[in-house]
Amino acid sequence: MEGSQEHPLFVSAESISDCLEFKDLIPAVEKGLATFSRRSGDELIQPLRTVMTFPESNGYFASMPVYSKIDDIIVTKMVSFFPKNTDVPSHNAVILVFSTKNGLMRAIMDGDVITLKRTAAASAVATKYLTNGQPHTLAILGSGSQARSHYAAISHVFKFQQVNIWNHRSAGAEALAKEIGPTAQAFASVEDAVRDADVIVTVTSSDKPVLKAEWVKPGAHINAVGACRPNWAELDPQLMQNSVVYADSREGAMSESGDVIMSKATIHAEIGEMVNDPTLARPAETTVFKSLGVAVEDASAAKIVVDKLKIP
Ligand SMILES: NC(=O)C1=CN([C@@H]2O[C@H](COP(=O)(O)OP(=O)(O)OC[C@H]3O[C@@H](n4cnc5c(N)ncnc54)[C@H](O)[C@@H]3O)[C@@H](O)[C@H]2O)C=CC1
Ligand SMILES: O=C(O)C1=NCCCC1
Repeated sequence: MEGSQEHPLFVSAESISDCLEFKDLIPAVEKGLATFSRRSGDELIQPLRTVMTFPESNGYFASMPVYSKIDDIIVTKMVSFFPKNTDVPSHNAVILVFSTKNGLMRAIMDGDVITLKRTAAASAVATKYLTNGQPHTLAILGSGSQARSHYAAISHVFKFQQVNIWNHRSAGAEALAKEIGPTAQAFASVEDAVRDADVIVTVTSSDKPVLKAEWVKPGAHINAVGACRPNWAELDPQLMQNSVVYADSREGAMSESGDVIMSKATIHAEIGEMVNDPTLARPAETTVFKSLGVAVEDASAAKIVVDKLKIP
């Protein structure tokens, strides 16, 4: 169906996959995070997302609105996360795009591909600023959808000689290692997977720490992507205390990140603050990007799709 004033255009996952490339998305997310961190009300409006949780299923549902003046776009993402799902994906999302001129809905977009790619793009931005020199080894903890998108995005920025994969169910790690190819190897223990890693990505659905401070090489950079609840953690508190910690949103981290809240770690800077002032980067130290996800990342991705598909 063609988009028009009366009917929003539906944009499928396949269409989004075709037009959303990391060469465009990584700089767009970098710019969006920098805009957000300037907290200039007439550039961007992004309230803290509304989250509902469902203890019995350990489910989560969030509504994430944002207005971007520079992109001339109003976006709301709605996303569910049910980690116990087995026969269906754990995450399901939709992205609604509205006109800034008259409020009409311009598009209804699949939100799953956008979530996968923009989350990985944000980690790629952090890794670009916080990795010391040319990294040799990448370790990925978790072998789900975000593990795959993170490998693709970070490999767009750096070419790794070695990719180490761990998963709490080893078959997942073996499958992802096989997909990646000869540079990749599955490991039975987290300790062995991360021992030599210059960059570590944690993309599990664990609510308890999987990565311990004593296993991490000094100076490594960690993209901590999971644990989106105030009582969940992927990293042990000592690792958070030992590291220079970055967040996508200070408010988001203080509201939702058990890794930050339970460790009482200090947030050194937002990624966007670091983009605006690169002297905030500490690549020689052990660094953690605590990623929770912010709507401006979704808007940056949606803008690329709107422009490429010429959505009215
Ligand atoms: N920061 C952000 O912007 C976003 C964060 N996420 C988070 O990233 C994480 C991964 O997401 P997806 O890859 O889409 O999920 P997924 O369901 O595709 O993969 C989850 C992975 O975690 C593993 N896992 C599950 N339970 C575990 C446990 N108890 N201990 C260790 N590993 C376990 C699974 O085997 C699988 O490899 C989730 O926590 C999700 O909420 C997801 C989207 C955006
Ligand atoms: O930003 C997002 O999208 C999500 N963040 C936390 C986990 C669910 C999806």
